[in-house]
Amino acid sequence: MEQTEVVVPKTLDELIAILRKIFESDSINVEEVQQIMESYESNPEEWMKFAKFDQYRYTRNLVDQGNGKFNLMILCWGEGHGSSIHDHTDSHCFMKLLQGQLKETLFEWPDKKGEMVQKSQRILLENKVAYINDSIGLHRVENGSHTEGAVSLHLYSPRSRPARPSTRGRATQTPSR
Ligand SMILES: N[C@@H](CS(=O)O)C(=O)O
Ligand SMILES: [Fe+2]
Repeated sequence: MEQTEVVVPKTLDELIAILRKIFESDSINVEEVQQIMESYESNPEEWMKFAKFDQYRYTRNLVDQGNGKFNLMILCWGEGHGSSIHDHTDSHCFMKLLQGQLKETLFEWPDKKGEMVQKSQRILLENKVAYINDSIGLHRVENGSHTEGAVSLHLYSPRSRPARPSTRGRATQTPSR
């Protein structure tokens, strides 16, 4: 019987190469991307150079532009940092924990009165991968820890928010939502 080949990226560079291959195709399989990102075992030595923390808010640091098909970014969440409730402007969004833990709260799209209804909440542990798109809803992400930073790897496709040329010498960062 034929076995389905399971590719396990051994390094971050290998992961990027595999992702570039997958995203050559116009339709992607969400579970496949999720599984491959999950099977990369986080190695800080490989991603440390992208991990820049800020005292006041989470940072977004560009890792790879996926041959024009996706943006891969490393987000660094200081103690207590979080995003506000946001959508993902028609993009796939995969989020893998590289270090620490993050809390993800999912919301329905606001009703006519503009009220936000919470759908669910979960804690993402190291190496786990969450997925969201606009049909699932909106979310906010928080590092609830008062003692540890958290680092996550995000893949957005299509690249709805490309890295902007730096105006203040922070070439690898793009504005956050
Ligand atoms: N989507 C957010 C991070 S998160 O809260 O998923 C961003 O790119 O800034
Ligand atoms: Fe998000």
